[in-house]
Amino acid sequence: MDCTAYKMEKVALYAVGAIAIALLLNAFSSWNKVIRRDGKPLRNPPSTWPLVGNGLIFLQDRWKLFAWFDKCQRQFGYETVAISVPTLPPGVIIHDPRNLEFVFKHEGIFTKGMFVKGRSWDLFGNGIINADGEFWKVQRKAGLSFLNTANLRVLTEVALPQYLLKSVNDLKSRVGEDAVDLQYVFHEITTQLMGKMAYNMEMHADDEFSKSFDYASGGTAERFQNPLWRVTEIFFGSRLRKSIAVVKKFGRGIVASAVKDRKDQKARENGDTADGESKLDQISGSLIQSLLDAIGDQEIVADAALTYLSAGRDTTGQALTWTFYLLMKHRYVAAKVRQEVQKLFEGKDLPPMQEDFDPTVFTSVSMPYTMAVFYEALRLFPPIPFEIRQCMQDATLPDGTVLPKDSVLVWCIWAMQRSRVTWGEDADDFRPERFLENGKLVSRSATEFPVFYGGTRTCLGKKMAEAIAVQVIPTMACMFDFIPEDEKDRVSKSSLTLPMEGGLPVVVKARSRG
Ligand code: HEM
Repeated sequence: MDCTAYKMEKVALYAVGAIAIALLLNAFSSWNKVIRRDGKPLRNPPSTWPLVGNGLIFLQDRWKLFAWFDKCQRQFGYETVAISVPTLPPGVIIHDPRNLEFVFKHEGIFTKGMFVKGRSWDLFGNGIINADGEFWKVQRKAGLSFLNTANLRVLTEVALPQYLLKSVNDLKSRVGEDAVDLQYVFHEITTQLMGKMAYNMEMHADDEFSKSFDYASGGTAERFQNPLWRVTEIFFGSRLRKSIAVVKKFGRGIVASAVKDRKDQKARENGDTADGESKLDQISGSLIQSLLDAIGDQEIVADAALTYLSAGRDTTGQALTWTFYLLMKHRYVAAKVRQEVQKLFEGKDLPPMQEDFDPTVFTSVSMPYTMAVFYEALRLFPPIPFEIRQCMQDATLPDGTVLPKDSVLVWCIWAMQRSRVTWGEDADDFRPERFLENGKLVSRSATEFPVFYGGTRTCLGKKMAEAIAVQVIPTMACMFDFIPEDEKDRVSKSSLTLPMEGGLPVVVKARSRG
């Protein structure tokens, strides 16, 4: 080894050592703060060890982590418990819907804070999921105008039937093939929809961007489990950095394409009229155009665009994937969805899925059972399985837990949705009827059923997701039988959302009617 290389290696070693010492010092300054209720320290969850606290639990893969959170809620019910991880601020796991309501009502106190933003900054920057204050307001306003009633109508009447028909035809052509990945099929529908409507771009689930985003989302999620991520990424973070670079470049591409659309539009206004434009063309790109209008800085517009894309397409595509996973395991539920369709057509043969097929007859009002199926799948497989907030000031939760400034609150939606206290003894079972009363859909409060979050930052796309689900589920259930390629239980891979590891490979069979 030459002298310079040796020196460089020594410098690198000292640097790593210095970082480790700094992290350790930080650990002992903030870690030993004790969170109390009624003057007594909170109880600790299972697998809390001296010195490392719950640090080792968080290093496990996420499926085991879900099981651990589930164990906590079974053992402690609605009780708030303490969590501690070396180098991180003190934290709690909340289970009680009253505490969650308090968090939803006090967005100013419980924010993403540096704990969340620091980890997701590279991927989302100033995007709405990461933003507070004025940046958040303008992005939320742009989203509200994109998701207005008129645009949702174009989505349900024009765009979705078009992409759904494409998927159905594609699946028909693949009947008899060894395996088709249903997760890919649903992801493709939501990617094309969001690409066209929000950005006026053709996007696909197997674009380089989509693959890089998938990887970057996994790498970002792992930062929440690994307190030493800043150190480990120095050595093992090169693929993550590359993926984020691809994602960012794509974000800038979305903005450049929107700027060009704007120029083309101006040229058209000065010359030809837009008579030939379809309803879909007229609203295509409306999200990115509203963002460009509201935010001057194109880097921030790109962050906003990427965040909306992830929020809109991944969550919905994954929710549909888990829904069909459950339908394959509970065939009598799929049969009931088909019965609901039959009832709608008053016993007549279902119309074939062709150019003139009209899936817009499927609405949340006409298809309560199908909607209940979707909600029940969301309950058991929430596309955003964890939420984390940080206290901006000292705060006391309704159950009396006193949280010092900077402490971290975690609620695991995955576990909360399996609470017997909230959902009864059959909480683990897939039973869509729990969302029905006298044949009508019943909603649950956001604090008991926080899959779409709650309060002022509640999900903007709930109606869009429901509109997609209520057309996709009955259409696919009537057109095809899906047979799982194997009987293995599916798990989710590391991500900010809930993608199914390895996709959902199925054999597709066309159903004889419809
Ligand atoms: C089943 C599908 C969906 C689920 C389960 C879901 C769930 C959620 C959750 C839990 C949040 C809060 C995230 C956080 O701040 O940590 C959220 C926020 C958000 N969602 Fe959804 N979402 C879905 C579909 C959609 C769709 C289709 C869109 C359309 C673009 C969308 C747009 C948004 C936006 C913009 C936010 C940020 C709201 C804000 O911070 O003010 N979501 N969603």
